[in-house]
Amino acid sequence: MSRDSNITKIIGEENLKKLRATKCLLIGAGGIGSELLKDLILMEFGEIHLVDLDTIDLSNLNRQFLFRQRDIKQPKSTTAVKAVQGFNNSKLVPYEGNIMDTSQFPLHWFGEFDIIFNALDNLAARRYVNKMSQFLSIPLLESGTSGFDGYMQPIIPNETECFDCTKKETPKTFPVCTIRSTPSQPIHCIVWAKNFLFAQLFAADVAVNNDSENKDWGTTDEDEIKRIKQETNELQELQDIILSGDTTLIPNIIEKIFIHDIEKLLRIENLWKTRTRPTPLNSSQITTDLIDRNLDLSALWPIQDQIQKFSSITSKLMKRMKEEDNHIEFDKDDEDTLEFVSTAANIRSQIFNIPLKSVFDIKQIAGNIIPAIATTNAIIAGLSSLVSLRVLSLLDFAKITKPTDLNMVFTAKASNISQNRYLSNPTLAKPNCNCPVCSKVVRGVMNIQSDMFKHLKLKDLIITLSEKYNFDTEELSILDTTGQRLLSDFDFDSLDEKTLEEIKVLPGSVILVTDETEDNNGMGLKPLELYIESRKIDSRKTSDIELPDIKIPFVKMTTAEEEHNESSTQETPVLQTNEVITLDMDDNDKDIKKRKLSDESSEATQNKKSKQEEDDIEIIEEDDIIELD
Ligand SMILES: Nc1ncnc2c1ncn2[C@@H]1O[C@H](COP(=O)(O)OP(=O)(O)OP(=O)(O)O)[C@@H](O)[C@H]1O
Ligand SMILES: [Zn+2]
Repeated sequence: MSRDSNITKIIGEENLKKLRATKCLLIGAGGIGSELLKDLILMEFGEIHLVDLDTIDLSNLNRQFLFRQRDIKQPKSTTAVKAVQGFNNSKLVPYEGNIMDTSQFPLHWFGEFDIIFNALDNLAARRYVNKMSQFLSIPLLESGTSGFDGYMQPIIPNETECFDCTKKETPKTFPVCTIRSTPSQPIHCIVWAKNFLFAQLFAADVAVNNDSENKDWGTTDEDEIKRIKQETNELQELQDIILSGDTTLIPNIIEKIFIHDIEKLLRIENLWKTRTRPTPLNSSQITTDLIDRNLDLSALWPIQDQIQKFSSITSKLMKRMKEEDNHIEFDKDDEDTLEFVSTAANIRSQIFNIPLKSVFDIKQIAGNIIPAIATTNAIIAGLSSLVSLRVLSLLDFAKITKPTDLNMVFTAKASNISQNRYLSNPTLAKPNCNCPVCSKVVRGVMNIQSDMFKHLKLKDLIITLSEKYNFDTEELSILDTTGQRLLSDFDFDSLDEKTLEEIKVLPGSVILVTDETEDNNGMGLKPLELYIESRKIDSRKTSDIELPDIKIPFVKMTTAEEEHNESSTQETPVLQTNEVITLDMDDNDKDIKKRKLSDESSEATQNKKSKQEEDDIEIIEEDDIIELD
């Protein structure tokens, strides 16, 4: 029987016609994405546009069945599309790029699609696409897996809860002092080697930030805090050695990190009252042998091999620094960076009497890998594609009367609903009225003539906005939510005379406009979130700035404190994403409101902030996020 007749039997001829006229966007060509691509093709979606930013890695081949050994290092999106040509009737359009790149994928580009499928592996991109789907009211099928766990959530903007309606759990973190001074588990040494040592030595743009007096060090011991700060400064000197490319200085690095620093720690008696004292390396253990030998990555190497490998791999990375613009990122699939982190962690473990680990084990921990299971990906992708037929109202026997009739799906462990079934499928909830993404704001698109970004001042924008929506300019605040910067408010108007280009309000930026005026009943205008698009020069248009015709509703205004209370009493999310590590959205939002953009120093302020976060929270940075597949 032909494929056609099967599908026609299920959805009927009329609906198949509609499906063939449907244009969908699939983001991610990894584990779930490969499966989804196959499913959507077999279902005969008219157009499938596939976006992925990455190239194929050896470790993808076990489950991303469209890829072969010969495809390693090739872009995922184009390779996936080539692989399915044999059984494809859909129009397939691959894109190599980051879905969050607003120049390659501006909002109006998203607007071409009838439905979006997320097959991503990180929260930042998931949140971004969720926001785009909200801006344009395009249904989104969100999905993720982690080992045997998985979920699939249809999101119908304005009707059902969005990805950000439920808080995701906050990550496990380690106090700075545990990582820097008193490790007691292999993970502490791995975090030290990866997030502290490797980042300081090879990520050259990581500026040293020592001035955060309010930092939570995890200790009040003045001597220890002083030591940690000094150690950071000295590491800057080690970075200089790395940048010099002089491999004869590698023994100095080893001596400093594994002997002198440990001796300094030993002098802080308080630390060792209840702990076993560390034993620094002996200087006779330091080697000048820089030959890179192949060792069994699954074996536990003796300490002398660890030191020799650390030396040879440091020498290799020093050479690479020159070729790679003085910046190397840790990547679990980059054997040099992995071996550096593994050997550094193991030498530190030895010093602190902690069991050593093989490179393979450390790869699992440092890459925060939860083994991906091909079958879970296939189940979740299958459900996502099948549910899309209901979302698009193409299943006559399973019609929905309202979007909340649709179901999401969890595997048993990901859900707290049912422990004794593999799958549970609750119907969708309404949007959470406290959700900062879908409920707290009114949304629209602002078009600005492309040549005007360098002429229009923030002041002009404020006037145009106020005229259009009757805002009180005295009470208006404008935030750039993309860069998380306050651009203007009643006691901060120093940027008002700057041009949009100067303050980096550009196509793809999203701004939040809030009129804080409240009437006697505590009512005021809902904040307005505007996506900025650039419009072609059009002499017929009278205005350089085109604002959407939206009626902004009058709502009860909440204070920041009330907002916090509301969000903290928010129901526990249905999805127990134990593996998902995310920053607390609401706290971030509060922070944004407090932070201002000083004229020239916007980027510096930004960098400092992110660095500070990096220091405070040892394992929170994008790379370290353990996410659903
Ligand atoms: N911002 C983004 N833009 C485009 N594609 C993205 C973006 N973020 C992630 N992706 C892609 O989403 C896919 C997710 O697939 P998957 O979870 O299987 O990850 P993977 O990197 O292939 O595997 P693993 O992380 O397990 O090694 C990846 O191919 C990744 O490149
Ligand atoms: Zn929401």
